[in-house]
Amino acid sequence: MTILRVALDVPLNRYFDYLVADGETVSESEVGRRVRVPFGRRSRIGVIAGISEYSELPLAQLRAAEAILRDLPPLPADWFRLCEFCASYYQTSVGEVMLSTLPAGLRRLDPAKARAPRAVKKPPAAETPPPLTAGQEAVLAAIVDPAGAAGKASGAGFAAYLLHGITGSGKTEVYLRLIERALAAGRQALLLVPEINLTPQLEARVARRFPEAGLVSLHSELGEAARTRNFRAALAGEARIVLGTRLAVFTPLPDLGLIVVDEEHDASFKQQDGLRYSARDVAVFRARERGVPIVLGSATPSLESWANAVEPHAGARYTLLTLAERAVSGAALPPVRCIDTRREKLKDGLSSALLSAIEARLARGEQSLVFINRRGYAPVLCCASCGWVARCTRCTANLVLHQSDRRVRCHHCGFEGHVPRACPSCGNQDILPFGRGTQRIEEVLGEHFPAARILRVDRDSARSRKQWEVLAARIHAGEADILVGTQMLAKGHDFPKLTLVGAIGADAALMAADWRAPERLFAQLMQVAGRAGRAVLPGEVLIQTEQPQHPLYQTLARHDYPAFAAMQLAERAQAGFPPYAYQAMLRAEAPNMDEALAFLAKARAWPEAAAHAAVMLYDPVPMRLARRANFERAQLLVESPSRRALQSFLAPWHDAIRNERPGKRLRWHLEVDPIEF
Ligand SMILES: Nc1ncnc2c1ncn2[C@@H]1O[C@H](COP(=O)(O)OP(=O)(O)OP(=O)(O)O)[C@@H](O)[C@H]1O
Ligand SMILES: [Zn+2]
Repeated sequence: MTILRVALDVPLNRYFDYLVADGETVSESEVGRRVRVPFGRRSRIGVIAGISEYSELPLAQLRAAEAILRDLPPLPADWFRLCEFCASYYQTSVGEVMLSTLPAGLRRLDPAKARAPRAVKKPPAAETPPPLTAGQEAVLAAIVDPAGAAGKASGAGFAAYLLHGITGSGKTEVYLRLIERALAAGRQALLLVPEINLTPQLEARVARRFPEAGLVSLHSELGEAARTRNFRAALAGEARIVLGTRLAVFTPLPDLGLIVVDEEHDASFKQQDGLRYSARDVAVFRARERGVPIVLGSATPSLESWANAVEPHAGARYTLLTLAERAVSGAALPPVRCIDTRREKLKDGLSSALLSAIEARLARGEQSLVFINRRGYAPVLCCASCGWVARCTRCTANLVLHQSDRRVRCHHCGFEGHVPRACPSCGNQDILPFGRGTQRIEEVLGEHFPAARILRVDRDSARSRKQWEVLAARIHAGEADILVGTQMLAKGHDFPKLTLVGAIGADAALMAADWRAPERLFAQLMQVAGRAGRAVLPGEVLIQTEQPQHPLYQTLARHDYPAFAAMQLAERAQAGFPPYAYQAMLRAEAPNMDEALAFLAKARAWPEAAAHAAVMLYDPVPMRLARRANFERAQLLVESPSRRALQSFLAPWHDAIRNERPGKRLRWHLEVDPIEF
């Protein structure tokens, strides 16, 4: 009897047995195909994970599969291993990993009719690459050629590289040359980037360089049909280059020969809901498993990766490669200067030094960028007479004033409402905005420089990739004199006329309770500073701060990431934080806090925990944002100096929690390697 073992999108970590439909013959080669099966009272799409002669269940209990779908080549064996690894590492079911990482179009019972592929235009001639800089040459020489002998033997070509290249040092050119090698060796390349709507320039650049490689992109802004089509092209081996965001790490690639993770420190590689995985970490696993090289690139690597590259105890898992100079000859890193804001009364949040620096740029026809990592007009709306503050009724958070459309919004749950005309508590008409966001700075700059063209770039003004492309094109065309923006503006752009970057409100991150905040701040400031002076015009960076002596700003002013990283790692080692400890977080949400805490307390009291001496369970506590969208939230941190010890604790513990069957109104999840607290 032939039995199909089927992976289904259900939270049970096992495969499900089905009989083959009448009259069908099925061979091993069907493993990896999608299949429609009955499950409960409806049908579902699953993936055939194996074929067997036996089932542990009595045959009479098995139902027959409805149809095997043969519209795609079967998913390859290494894709199964990747999904199985993720299921076990991230404490979820293998079926959930497999099905949740397939494009929606391939999970549907009634797939939309595949349209005929668009007529392929004759590709233009490939653009010629620039001669390499000495730094680029050296880096490329140090990376094992996947086409070389070592790369060909399967499994033998794994090597992980951390490419630490300052902003504008030409990391992208290094990636392109590596891709070229992989293509020449007949292999596919996977290029992962943080957010695709910030990188249309990169996509265009890769396509221009390799017009014949059938480049496809995979990201969440693609429509269902396009995502399915691109996934299929990758699986069929027609697409030789895949460029995508975190979800693309699961793309099946039969000839995979190279993985590149650009801006590897970026938090958007971490999925924060559903399947909570780190695409960077999954990519490293995948490279090792497939025996191919992986390059993690950044101007400000994550401290985890940095430790892997520089700390002897980490066994120098990654090879460190450095690009220390800007690629464009004559372009240098801009001088960074702190402006001590304790010494002067700011004009609407802007120092006179910053204002006159902007004025000088306006006079010379150059661009300035004012970086403030807070969108909206003001983060606090407050009554001057009774002290009332506009708060979200569903979250423990203030409502943010958005002056451009006269609304208040909660940045956590999405609630929005009118700006009240008078204080709802005392009737006073005098309600005032406190603090500053991008909209307010835009307004203030407008008052100071009435003739300047000011462009605001944040998640409100660039909601979609299209909107962002329009804004970026305007900046390039020189249609803006002053840019005001959040971190959206920080990454990966070359704006040749941009010569001044001013950062305001950065100190907030120094005070934050989250111990990762300095790492993020340093990375953001380094990135945004890196936008200035990338071409021939020299740049300048001004940081407004009340703590000009702070080591973070001092190392930043010297462009000294290694010193900053060493300092942070020393602090982390002392506190026993990652990367010197491995963590998992159990979170619970319920209509009231007691329920959430009681659930976590019960999990903490798991009797077998005592057998795991190397694992430490902290007390359950309310989360910092203790209420979100009417749910009270609490968390329990689990920690161990050993990844393996943590893993062997988590699996049985997770099973025990699952068997608890908490009340219907309680939601919970377990996250491995959390990055937000
Ligand atoms: N070998 C080269 N010769 C001349 N120009 C180069 C060379 N390599 C790169 N460049 C140019 O240098 C600039 C910076 O390169 P690129 O964007 O790749 O840097 P990056 O390291 O990725 O920077 P960032 O991290 O800031 O995004 C680009 O304008 C690029 O065209
Ligand atoms: Zn809210």
